[in-house]
Amino acid sequence: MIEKNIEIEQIYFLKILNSLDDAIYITDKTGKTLWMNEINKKIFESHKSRMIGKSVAELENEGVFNPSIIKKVIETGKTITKVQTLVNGEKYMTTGHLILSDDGDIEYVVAHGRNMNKIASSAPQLELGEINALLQRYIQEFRNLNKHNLLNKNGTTFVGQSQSFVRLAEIIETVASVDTTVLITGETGVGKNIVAQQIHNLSERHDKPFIHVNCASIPKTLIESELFGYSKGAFTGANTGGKVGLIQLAESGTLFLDEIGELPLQLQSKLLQLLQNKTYKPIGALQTKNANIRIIAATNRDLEMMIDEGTFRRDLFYRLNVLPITILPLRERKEDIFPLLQFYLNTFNTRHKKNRFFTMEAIEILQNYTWPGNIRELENFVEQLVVMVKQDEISLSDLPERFHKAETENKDLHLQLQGDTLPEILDNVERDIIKEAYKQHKSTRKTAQFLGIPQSTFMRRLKKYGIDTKTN
Ligand SMILES: Nc1ncnc2c1ncn2[C@@H]1O[C@H](COP(=O)(O)OP(=O)(O)OP(=O)(O)O)[C@@H](O)[C@H]1O
Repeated sequence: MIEKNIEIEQIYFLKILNSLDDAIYITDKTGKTLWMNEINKKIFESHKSRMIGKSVAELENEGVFNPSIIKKVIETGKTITKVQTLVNGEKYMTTGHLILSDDGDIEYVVAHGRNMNKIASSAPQLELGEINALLQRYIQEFRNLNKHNLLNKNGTTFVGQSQSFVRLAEIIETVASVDTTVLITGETGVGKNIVAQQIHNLSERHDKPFIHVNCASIPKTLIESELFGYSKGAFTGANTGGKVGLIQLAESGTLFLDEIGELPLQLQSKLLQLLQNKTYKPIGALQTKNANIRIIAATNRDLEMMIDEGTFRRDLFYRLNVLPITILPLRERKEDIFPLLQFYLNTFNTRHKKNRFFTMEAIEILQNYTWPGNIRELENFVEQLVVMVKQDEISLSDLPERFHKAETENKDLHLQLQGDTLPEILDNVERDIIKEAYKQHKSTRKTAQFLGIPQSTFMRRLKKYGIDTKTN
């Protein structure tokens, strides 16, 4: 309950930050832009898509701020308040603060700006102390939000900001603290691997092995010996010294059984025994072995359907499904698309020594795309763009046909869905078609011809829908 409240408060606070008229801008200790609130996104409309990850010094050189208060705070190590002219020509009274960690190291730098026109006109001015208290509050919330952009041991970052992503991060923390079997489900590319790794990293077993077994990539004839190992001379052709199985390699750590739905039926009973008794028998061995491992399984298959079809054991499913985690596809958590695009753009810009950025129109289309291959598709696609596009700006024309097609389909659907009754919906569609066609052909005769209707009918329609040919 307490956790739930904290979660709700975080989301609620993010909304408050985003609804403020004051501009809040947060960088790391080197001045690299980490976050800005919605008002900043409006101020920096045509620049915002490439600001995250960029240093304030570079942005100052480009004239986005004049001067950068954060840069001055970093240089002097002091809180600074100054009037700043932003790229939209407006003046802001901006205060920059260093935010220190518990150890006294610089953790973040935050700038809080208030539009000078607003100070002069209405709002009572906040005292510096009040602004300070407010900023401390902002940064605490920012820490909470940022906690979910966790860095894995293997160097990959876990990015997202949607409500369901924040909930997933909380679930991972809770699940990591107990030593129970976990079943992760979700479409391909949603992040099942990275979640399994994260659970291990945050668990008490974090300094013990994490063994990833992809049940689909090991030939069915070999999977038993790979998993369970075999004893000396177990079968002809086998290594005479025997073979240590992956279960033994995972001892004291975590065994991650990816694509568990592909595990052959006869091995499913052996796995069930392992889960129930924490024991197993290598091939050809006379004695059972004990296993101290945590099992995390993952699948993109519908295991309950497989149970009905007789290809997956019901008892094994119940044993695995003690702590189920479902990861939503990207199209159902669209708020994660923007931070993921930014994250991978920065990653591949650095890797390939490029300086690419997206136009707002391109970002809009990418946010509305359905991403059937989820984050893996997004990651690969951004790398492809960074490498293949010739100029720094990645615009609509650089996106392949499938993105434009999806956008048109979205629009079409949108058109059809305006109105409550069928006649209303049809009228709306007709009105939009007539308006659009007239915009293109610019004469009533040509438009009527294009639509295949008499000019008199076209004129009646214009009248019916109140379309003014002078303004359209
Ligand atoms: N939240 C995230 N932030 C950043 N990158 C992510 C995130 N989730 C997944 N990825 C990246 O997306 C790619 C696919 O993730 P992952 O392999 O974990 O997906 P999966 O669901 O296990 O896929 P499959 O079912 O095909 O095995 C990886 O490169 C991973 O690093």
